[in-house]
Amino acid sequence: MKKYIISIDQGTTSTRAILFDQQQNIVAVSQEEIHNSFPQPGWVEQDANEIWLSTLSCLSSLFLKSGAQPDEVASIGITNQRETTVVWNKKTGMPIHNAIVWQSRQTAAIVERYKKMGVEPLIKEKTGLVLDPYFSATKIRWILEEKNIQNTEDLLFGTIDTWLVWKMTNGKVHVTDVTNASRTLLLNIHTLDWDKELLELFDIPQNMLPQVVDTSGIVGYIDPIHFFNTSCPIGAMVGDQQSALFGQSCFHKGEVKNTYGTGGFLLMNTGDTPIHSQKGLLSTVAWKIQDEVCYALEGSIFVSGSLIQWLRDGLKFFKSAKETEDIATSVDSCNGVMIVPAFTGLGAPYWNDECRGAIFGLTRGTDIRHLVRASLESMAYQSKDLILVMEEDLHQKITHLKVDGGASANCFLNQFQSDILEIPVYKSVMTETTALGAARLAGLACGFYKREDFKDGKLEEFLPQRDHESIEKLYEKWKKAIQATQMY
Ligand SMILES: Nc1ncnc2c1ncn2[C@@H]1O[C@H](COP(=O)(O)OP(=O)(O)O)[C@@H](O)[C@H]1O
Ligand SMILES: O=P(O)(O)OC[C@H](O)CO
Repeated sequence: MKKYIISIDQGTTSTRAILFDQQQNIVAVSQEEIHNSFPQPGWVEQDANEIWLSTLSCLSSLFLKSGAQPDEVASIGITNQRETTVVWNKKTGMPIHNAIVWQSRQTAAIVERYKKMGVEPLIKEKTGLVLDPYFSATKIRWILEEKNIQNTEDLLFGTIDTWLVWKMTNGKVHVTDVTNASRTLLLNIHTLDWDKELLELFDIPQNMLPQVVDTSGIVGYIDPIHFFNTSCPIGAMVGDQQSALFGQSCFHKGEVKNTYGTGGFLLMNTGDTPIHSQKGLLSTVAWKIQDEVCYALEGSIFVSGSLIQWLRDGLKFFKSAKETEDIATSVDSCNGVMIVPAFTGLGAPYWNDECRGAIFGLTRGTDIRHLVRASLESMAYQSKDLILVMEEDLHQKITHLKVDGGASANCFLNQFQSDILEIPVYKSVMTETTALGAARLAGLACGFYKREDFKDGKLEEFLPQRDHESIEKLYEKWKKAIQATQMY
């Protein structure tokens, strides 16, 4: 009898495999951190083979931990860091370069080349995106140019969903879902297919591209060799931010969620039509399930939880991200310190790929506690920047915010977010909402779950506690810091 769904959440910081039962409860979790390399300032790369091996290893330890049997699994859902680009040789199965991570700025010169051609309006109209190194197309171009590739016959491109499914099926299935495809700069979000004009523009041969499929639906079966001699359908592929929107039950137009993972991502469900932002937000596909197509308006922040990781690994301030909550609350304020974590430039709404991070307001009285607190506060200020432009874009007030992602475990952050936005913040008690989204979508594909089963879980509430005047003053300082960072 089928009792479970497995959700694989392949994020920028770690890979997780999570077992969900029929009631959408978590039965077991296994997790492995992923290494990042920084070959040059502003560049971020990962080893695509490490990503695949960590997935296999998380799947194995999930069974060991839970005692579940592979033949009790109804379906596997995959949710993933988006845009990260892998190009591999289909004969050898080996990547021809490291995976270029979404955060990486290494294609800035290529982006400049295209900007000079005046193609930004065309790209925005077709893809809902801005012309920026963030997205996959210029990353593919960079790899082809770097490796001086003349013949692409044996090469395949994929984002992480595609790479994992190709590996899981031993090279039989080369697909991507619409949500991931909508982050490449190559998908026309109106027709939901690869756009010939854009493929020509970026000089990317269609034979390298995966077939675009629905977000929920069986795309193939994991090869029994990777799954204890059992075959199991792969029932969903979905970008992690869209998955969190689904996992947070934002099924209606106007509903919003904010995720604090490696980066920060605010998404609003905009129903069956894409909104063309005037304020630097992105239009993206939220999901496609047969005839149902849903779009989202998105604000993307490049550095959110990864700032905490830098304090941990780069500056060695503490051993575990968890400690930051106690450190931050051990002081009453940041003592005038502001941090703008523009390690790889600034994403929405600024789209500045040249500026780099900055710390303001240092004195002899500054210590680790103030820097930690300022780092957490910067995650909330960046989200406020997005909420304000989203409200302006839509002429609509956002009345509350649902939050998730690794850093939403931090109650100081959630409280400060509520204070600085002056609206309630709701954190789902079940923190794995990204994985839940993919589990739901995979469960739908095989009839394990029904749509009416999907409701909000238990929520923890954070209400604004500070006076309006002090909030205004703090936010003004943040805006000055952002301006100064961009002028440096
Ligand atoms: N308690 C915490 N407080 C602040 N940041 C945290 C906390 N726990 C985890 N993080 C940060 O959250 C990020 C991991 O979140 P996660 O959602 O797993 O990321 P991803 O999906 O990008 O792999 C890391 O960058 C980590 O530094
Ligand atoms: O790894 P995350 O969870 O921060 O998400 C990465 C995003 O998908 C990048 O667009």
